[in-house]
Amino acid sequence: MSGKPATDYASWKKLQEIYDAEHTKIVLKDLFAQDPKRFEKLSKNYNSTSGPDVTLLVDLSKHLITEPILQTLISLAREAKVEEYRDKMFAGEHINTSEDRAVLHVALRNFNDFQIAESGADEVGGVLKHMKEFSEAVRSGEWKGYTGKTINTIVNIGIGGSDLGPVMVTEALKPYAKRDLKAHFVSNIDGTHIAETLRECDPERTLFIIASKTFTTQETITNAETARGWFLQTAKDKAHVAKHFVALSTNTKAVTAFGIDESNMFQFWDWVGGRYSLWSAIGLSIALVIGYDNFEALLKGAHGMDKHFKETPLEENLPVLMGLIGLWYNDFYSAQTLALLPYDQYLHKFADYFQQGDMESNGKSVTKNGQRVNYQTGPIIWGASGTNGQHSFYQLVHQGTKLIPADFIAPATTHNPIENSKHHRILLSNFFAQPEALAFGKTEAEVREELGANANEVLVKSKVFEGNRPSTSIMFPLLTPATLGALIALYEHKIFVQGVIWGINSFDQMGVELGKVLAKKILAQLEKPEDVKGHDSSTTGLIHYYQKWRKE
Ligand SMILES: O=P(O)(O)OC[C@H]1O[C@@](O)(CO)[C@@H](O)[C@@H]1O
Repeated sequence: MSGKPATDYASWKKLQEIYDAEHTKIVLKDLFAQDPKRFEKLSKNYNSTSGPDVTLLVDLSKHLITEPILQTLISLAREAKVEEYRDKMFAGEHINTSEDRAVLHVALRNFNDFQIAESGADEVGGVLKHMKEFSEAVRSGEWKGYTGKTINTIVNIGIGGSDLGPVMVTEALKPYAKRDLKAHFVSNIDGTHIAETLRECDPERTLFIIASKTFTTQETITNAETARGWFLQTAKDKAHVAKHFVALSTNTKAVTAFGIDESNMFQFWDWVGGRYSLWSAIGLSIALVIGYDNFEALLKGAHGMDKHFKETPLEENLPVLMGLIGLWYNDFYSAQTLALLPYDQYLHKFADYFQQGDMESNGKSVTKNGQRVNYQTGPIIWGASGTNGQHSFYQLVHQGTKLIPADFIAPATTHNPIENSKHHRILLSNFFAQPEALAFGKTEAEVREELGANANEVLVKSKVFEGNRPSTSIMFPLLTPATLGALIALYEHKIFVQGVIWGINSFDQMGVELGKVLAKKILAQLEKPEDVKGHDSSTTGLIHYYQKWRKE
């Protein structure tokens, strides 16, 4: 992340020339007709070279790219020194320059493979051992509550990266879950979230996991205090807190001040970004739900992708290729968003997860040198599981006026082959058909032939599918912990590649601070109308409406 404006790169200028001269002539239907080997050339097979076997197929052939475009994109990555900055990351250099921190989520899943010299990196194994011992004690029933009963419910209290990763992974790996251990995730400060959750909990059998890197996040600390108060209403004695509350944090002082014993704290380090932290102690709820061995497989699957990213030439490097193609649409085709469309109900939180992962990393408008960018940076990430999205927003994706690059993701095999896999075959038929329809559409002539000679002209026009809408298709044999780990790491490194080229710091998050500060100021003014000072008429009016109509 040199901080150099991306538009200064010769390759960027070349891409702009190519786009200006050729983009109207890049037609997927023609590209496939001209080259019967297009799929063979542009679909990539990933096979892990370490840890559990993981294979992925990443089909990039339905993209609006030609060989010259791809080569120029790769030149851009080279010119932006993507490889050099990747190596700096893996080496533990402080590439998060605004916070003077390393960026080492790869160290959390390294298992002593790469040499990583950063304080704390050598403590990862110890924390994993503590997580293993603790999760096995809870799952086996060895860990008892204050009345001697086993734990049958865990409540993870955290928000953002202290919530979204555990939620997404425990949903995605539900087939591996211990079904008699209920997991709840409370994130929102809205009292409804914790109130509705506590209705499901037995204080004698519930373990609260307070997940917070800083241990200062208002929502999390407030929810944790409410949970503790609720627990003590029954347990009475504060000494019992130790058996029902653990903390995941970098802030030992704040954890012990809250009243959680240091021996019940699972530590991580400042070089773990919140949105990159599911591999750390923040993953304790994952280990509790799916078991430590499956959690370790998740880590090792990610490590396999780390090796691929670290060692593979740009031309075959999957995070690099996906990052470059995404940038081609974002910065030259003016696509504003990226749709993540997993055709697997277990991955229904995948887009939610990468809303933070991508948008909190690359939603920046100032380079590392403090220059305002004059080009687009991070895309808006959204999506839903298939086939649900087809009955919701696919109309716009197919026939709207916006270009929406989409990533389709699916397992060849389902964990639920019910009805002789009839459901899965129908699901996959849609997974295959949607990218085909997006890419190749339906011509006016085809519509006329369908509707007959006297077809209503308006109807004909309304039934045309312009096509030429690009997508990536990712497939794998089965959604296993290791496969999920590799898939998440693939997207993490894609985000890294784009941030380097845009010259931004993908690893701080200044943009989340102003709202928090203003909220704290308003919180102190909510009592009486005369307290409301220093705001515009809209904010003032809204607060007064609340003060007029609130019941509590
Ligand atoms: O884990 P914690 O420190 O409680 O932070 C929670 C989340 O809050 C942020 O918005 C930062 O304030 C995210 O970056 C982070 O994941």
